[in-house]
Amino acid sequence: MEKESKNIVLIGMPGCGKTSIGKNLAEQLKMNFIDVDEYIEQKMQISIPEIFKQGEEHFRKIETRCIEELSKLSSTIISTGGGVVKSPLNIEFLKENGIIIFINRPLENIVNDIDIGVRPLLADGKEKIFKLYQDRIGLYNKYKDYEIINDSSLENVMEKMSEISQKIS
Ligand SMILES: Nc1ncnc2c1ncn2[C@@H]1O[C@H](COP(=O)(O)OP(=O)(O)OP(=O)(O)O)[C@@H](O)[C@H]1O
Ligand SMILES: O=C(O)C1=C[C@@H](O)[C@@H](O)[C@H](O)C1
Ligand SMILES: [Mg+2]
Repeated sequence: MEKESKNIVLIGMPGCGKTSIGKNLAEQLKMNFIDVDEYIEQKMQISIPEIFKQGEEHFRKIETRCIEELSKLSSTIISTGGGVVKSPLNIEFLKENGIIIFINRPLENIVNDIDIGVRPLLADGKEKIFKLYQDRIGLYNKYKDYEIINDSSLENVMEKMSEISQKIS
């Protein structure tokens, strides 16, 4: 049986590359991959925009409950929602058995790619991402164990990522 390892938790702004990088890394390291937003939607049997209709606070409570459950896993790449850093309790759970990697991608690149249709917090326009970044950058920096700059090809970024994963394992 494979030895169990710590989780690798990816944090960062919406559209920063958590899923693309995380799935790639999971394949490389033969780890499992889970996306917190997808887990929430499956568990609640309702979409995230629908959950947000009852308010952000309602969503955050569900998010924290799901994070608590997922933090009990091991050998898993956990791709989080962009707002996971808003609750210190989320981070406490995630750090119990996880190393946190902050994926930092230039906002201009994010804005070019992002689909705001499925993002309640950006419903007023993509520009809101600049304000979100200002609000959150301090938290991403505070909670990260490592940081990766996603500003080149995915292939290139995966090389930087494997330098980090070698340090972790
Ligand atoms: N280095 C890169 N080069 C080219 N495209 C990229 C790169 N990084 C991310 N992308 C693209 O940006 C978009 C967002 O990436 P991805 O879905 O991986 O981000 P995310 O952080 O998981 O977003 P979400 O907030 O939706 O979970 C995707 O279309 C992805 O292909
Ligand atoms: O940045 C955020 O606060 C969010 C990001 C998404 O992944 C979802 O978790 C949700 O839409 C909230
Ligand atoms: Mg994703």
